[in-house]
Formats: sequence, structure tokens, C-alpha cells
Amino acid sequence: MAQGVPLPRLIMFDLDGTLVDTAMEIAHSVNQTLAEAGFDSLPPELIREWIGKGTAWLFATVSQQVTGQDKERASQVYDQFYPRFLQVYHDLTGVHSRPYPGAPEALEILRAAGCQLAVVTNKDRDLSQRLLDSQGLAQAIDILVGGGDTPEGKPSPQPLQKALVDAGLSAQDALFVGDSSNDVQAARRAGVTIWAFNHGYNHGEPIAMANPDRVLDSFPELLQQLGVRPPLASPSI
Ligand SMILES: O=C(O)COP(=O)(O)O
Ligand SMILES: [Mg+2]
Repeated sequence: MAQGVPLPRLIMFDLDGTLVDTAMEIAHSVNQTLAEAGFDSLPPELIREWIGKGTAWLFATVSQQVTGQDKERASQVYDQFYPRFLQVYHDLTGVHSRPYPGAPEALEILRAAGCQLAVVTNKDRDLSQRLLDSQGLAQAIDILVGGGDTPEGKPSPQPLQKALVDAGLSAQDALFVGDSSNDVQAARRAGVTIWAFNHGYNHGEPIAMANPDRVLDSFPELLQQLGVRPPLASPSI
């Protein structure tokens, strides 16, 4: 997709690490749950690396970490405290997060330019909706595919395929914008072009290592690459 070509009819965005910086509130949710369970806190920068594969995977990884990779004990911790983690995470969703700079404006501009917009995330659907509402992003999004909406999450292509079906479009009409190797794999399998931000998490590795079609620095750069210019402010008289 070269700069200046017609806009994709559908732009799908990943959520955590792409539209919204949620690392702080996810770390708070994990550490509050661990404190209640009598474990020491984990470093936020470690928890950040576990974002992007869904809530269950995140807490399973936390359980393994705090039990020193003792499988049996980890599965006990998971079974005992996962429901409480979901509650804490729900209550903290939207509290310590913020959209990446320029994200709300870019969504409005792309919508005004005629694109359908989707969010395709592994985060549970109700948490995703709650996050989008809390960040003032929900009204810009036409389609939400969250964790649990398809039998498999990313890196399976299923969530992207569902968004395409919901939009009534095919892979060639769409662009996916994400932040992780999970997003790159899902897009490749769905036959969708994938651009990726380097402001996200990607499991602790530079996103360029996952070979997206383009690496983006910012939302203004996304608009520029799509050949969409922000409307000029009206001159003051
Ligand atoms: O891991 C999650 O819960 C969500 O991650 P994603 O929005 O990057 O898919
Ligand atoms: Mg992500």
C-alpha cells in the first residue's frame, strides 16, 4: 500500500499497546491481586511483556512466575485467584490508562474520511468495551471483536476474519494496525496488510523483529502514511 493510494475501507486496530497504553493499570491489577493473595509484587516492566495474549494467559504466566514455575502450585494459584484478578482488573479498567497521543483525533479523522473502524483485541470483550468507553473512544469504533468472540484469539486469523465479515468486506479492503508479533501473525494468516507501532509492548522485543509491512512511530505518522491530513485549524479573525 503506497502513500496516497485510496484509503482502506476498513482499518482494524489492536487495543492494548496500540490505541491505549494500559500497561500501568494491568500491572496495578496484577499486583493488587498478588498482595491480597500474600505474594510479593512483580515489576511492572515484566508484566508489560505479558500483555497481548489475553487475560487468562497473562494470569497463568503470573501464577507460574510467583510459584517459581512449579506447575502444580501455579495451577492452584490460578484457580484460586483468577476470578479475583478479573474483578480487580474490571474495577481498575480505564483508571490508570491513557490513549496514545493523537489516537482519538486520528480515529475521528479516519472516520470522517470514510473508513470503517474496528478494534480487534484479545482483551475480554466486556473489559475492552469498558476501556473504550472510559477513554472516550467507543463512539469512533464501528466494530469490536474481543477475547471470547471467536473460538481462537490472535495469532489465529479468526478475530480479523470476524471483523471482515461484520464489515462485509474482504482482506484486500482492510489494514490492521497493531503492536505485537501476535498481531503480525494473525494478519498474515488472514491475508491483511499489517502496520505496527513501536510504542507498544510486543512481549519485550522491538516490533521490527516481527516484520510488519510498516513500522509506525506515532498516530500523526499513520495519518501521513495513509495520505490523510488533519483538517487545518480555522484561521482566527
Ligand atoms: O492481552 C490482552 O488482554 C489484550 O491485548 P491486545 O489488545 O494487544 O490484543
Ligand atoms: Mg497489543
